[in-house]
Amino acid sequence: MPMLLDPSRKYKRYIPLNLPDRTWPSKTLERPPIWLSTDLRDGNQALANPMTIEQKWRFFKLLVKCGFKEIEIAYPAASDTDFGFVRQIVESDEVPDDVWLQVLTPARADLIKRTIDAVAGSKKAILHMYNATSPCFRDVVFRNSKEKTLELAITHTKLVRQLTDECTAKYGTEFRYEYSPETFSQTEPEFAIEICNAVKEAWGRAGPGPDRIIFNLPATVEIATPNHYADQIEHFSRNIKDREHIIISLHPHNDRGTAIAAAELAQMAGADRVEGCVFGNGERTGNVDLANLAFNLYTQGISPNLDFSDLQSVIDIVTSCNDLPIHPRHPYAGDLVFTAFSGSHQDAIKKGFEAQIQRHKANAEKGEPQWWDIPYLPIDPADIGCTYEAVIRVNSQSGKGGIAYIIKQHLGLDLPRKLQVSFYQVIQDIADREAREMTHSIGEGSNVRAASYVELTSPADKTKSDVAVAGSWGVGVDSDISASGLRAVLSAVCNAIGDRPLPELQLNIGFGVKSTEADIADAILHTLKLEIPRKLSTSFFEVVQRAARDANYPLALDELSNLFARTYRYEIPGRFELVDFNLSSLEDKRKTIQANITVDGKPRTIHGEGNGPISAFINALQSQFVGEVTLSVKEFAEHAIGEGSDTVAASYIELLRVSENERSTAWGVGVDSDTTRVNYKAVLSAANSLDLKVREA
Ligand SMILES: CC(=O)SCCNC(=O)CCNC(=O)[C@H](O)C(C)(C)COP(=O)(O)OP(=O)(O)OC[C@H]1O[C@@H](n2cnc3c(N)ncnc32)[C@H](O)[C@@H]1OP(=O)(O)O
Ligand SMILES: CC(C)C(=O)C(=O)O
Ligand SMILES: [Mg+2]
Repeated sequence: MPMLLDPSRKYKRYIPLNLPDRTWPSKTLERPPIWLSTDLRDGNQALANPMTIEQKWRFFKLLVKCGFKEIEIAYPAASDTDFGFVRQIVESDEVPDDVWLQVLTPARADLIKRTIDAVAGSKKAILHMYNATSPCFRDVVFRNSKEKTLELAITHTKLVRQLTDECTAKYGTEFRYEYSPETFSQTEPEFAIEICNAVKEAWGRAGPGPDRIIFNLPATVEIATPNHYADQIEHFSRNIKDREHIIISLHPHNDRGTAIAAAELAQMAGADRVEGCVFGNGERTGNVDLANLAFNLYTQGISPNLDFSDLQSVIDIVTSCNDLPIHPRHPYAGDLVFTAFSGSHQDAIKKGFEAQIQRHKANAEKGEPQWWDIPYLPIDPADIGCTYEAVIRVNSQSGKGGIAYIIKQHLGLDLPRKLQVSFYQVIQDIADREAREMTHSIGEGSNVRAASYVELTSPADKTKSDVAVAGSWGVGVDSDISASGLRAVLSAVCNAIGDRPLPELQLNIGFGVKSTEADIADAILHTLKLEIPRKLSTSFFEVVQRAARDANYPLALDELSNLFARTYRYEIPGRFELVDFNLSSLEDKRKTIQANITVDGKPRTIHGEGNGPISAFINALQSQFVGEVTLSVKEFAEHAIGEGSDTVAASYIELLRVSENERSTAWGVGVDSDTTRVNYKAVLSAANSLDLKVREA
């Protein structure tokens, strides 16, 4: 990468701590930390438009609901809004007895006083005071020596002690004290320890248990690798006096993008508590993301003591309060984090789910835990309120495994491998041609709607109809995928008509391949008030048919299922339909069959004989075609769908047709409760796709 300048002459390296006997690298996280949310303070101060009181309330209630027991609710001296919000909370009955309200103040007498006035009367409050301690801040911001910095902290800690004692005496508020040597990670380690020891002495009340003082050690700006922060925390933890009288709190910012790692390693190094924001809002690149940390613990089998199980509601509230979006690839919370587009990932996930079902069954029988172990999915989406819908989405990078997964999810069909390959080609063609993901979804949750885009490709016969529609594009949106397709077609027609205003579409019905010409003519009359001439309605009918059949708009999951059904004539009536049959065994175990079928709607009885039920049926069927046609089964697979009395069978047959100069194959799919009938349905479904000329009856 070309460098504009030599960074070694501009940026100083951090000075590593000499801690060769560090112990944290061989530790693991065993329990959740004490959590403090500073969304309403550090998060809020970083917003272009700080939250309104109403937004702060909404956020506060969310934090309580998620299980936070310590919440930094404001910097009360900052503004009347912040002060007023604290007063509202204190005077409300919305604070559970076990929740501590934390408030931040600088080491300035007037602001300390105002801060304590804000929380006076609350049940439980943590008074949090900070002053920066690093050389840069001492020299540049405060123009203070080390001694003056110590004195600032000591004097104001004593003031906090005096004023909080008075407040307790007057209003009964129970106080704890938190001190932050701001810019801790850039402060000389020995000086940070010295100032904290001095603050503890000035506070005078620290002891074990509930009297513990909180030393919050911020990486105010993240300037080093996360192992360095962990070293600093281990060094502090080892050398601070009366360690058992102290809660060591972390406050990592994310300037280098490693706040999560810093927080995790520093907990391994001995920290007890973490301050941060849900989804990592905060100054510059943010505070450490508490939801991310909580989920990381959860996926290690450690309950984080925070409940983000209804993650979508949490996202909705946090984004509406911060007025900041969540990146689609944000850990755990992003829209795309459970979605696999690529074929090899989809294949592995599909196999993972199949194997897991079997494994869990066996585990359940043995009374063993049902471990989650799915390739590419570190957490079960269901645990955070997501469905598996989004896990696999299809585009041109997708493979047969992912497509088969979707068919299984939607139709319950376990496609045999060769059929997966065959259907994959169909999907690839469309995805490549459309050059976009085949999805329909717009909106979220119950508001999801389908978007359809249609280009009318069939020119109406200008000499015979009033309106030319070819080449016109239309867009349709509806909660029903079929209706959205028709809306798009109607909108395209309106665009083609041009000189008439585009009327509001109020179509409430789904149209697709099964719609009749009369239905569509009625719909046009109903929505557009156009009584289209008969010839146009015939032409338009074909356009609607083609639009539905070609899926000339993004395909959704259910569209994909529809496409499957269309391609393999699954449950779609074809030329050949089975009515009933009579199968019997001959002496040599061969089978003989008499079957009643319909050919193009007309009844016909066929007879045949073969080694088994399928070959007997095929033998009967092939006699119905003109010329020397031989049909045989090239591929065959079957399985059950459902359990107990609801079980039905699915059959997949690839039929090979050989005639004088021609060989062709087609897949057919059948589903039926009868295990013989299902195969005949599959044979006829395949025969429907072969171009066969039928003998006169
Ligand atoms: C890393 C962090 O997130 S720290 C928290 C930061 N959050 C905020 O600042 C949000 C709220 N802040 C505010 O609304 C305002 O800054 C106020 C109301 C607190 C103070 O406003 P002002 O009195 O106008 O002062 P200003 O913001 O310019 O503060 C700078 C002064 O405070 C001093 N100061 C800064 N931090 C501290 C501190 N922790 N303790 C004592 N003095 C401090 C500075 O040295 C400077 O003093 P000077 O005026 O003698 O040079
Ligand atoms: C006030 C302190 C704790 C702070 O926000 C920081 O140092 O980042
Ligand atoms: Mg901060």
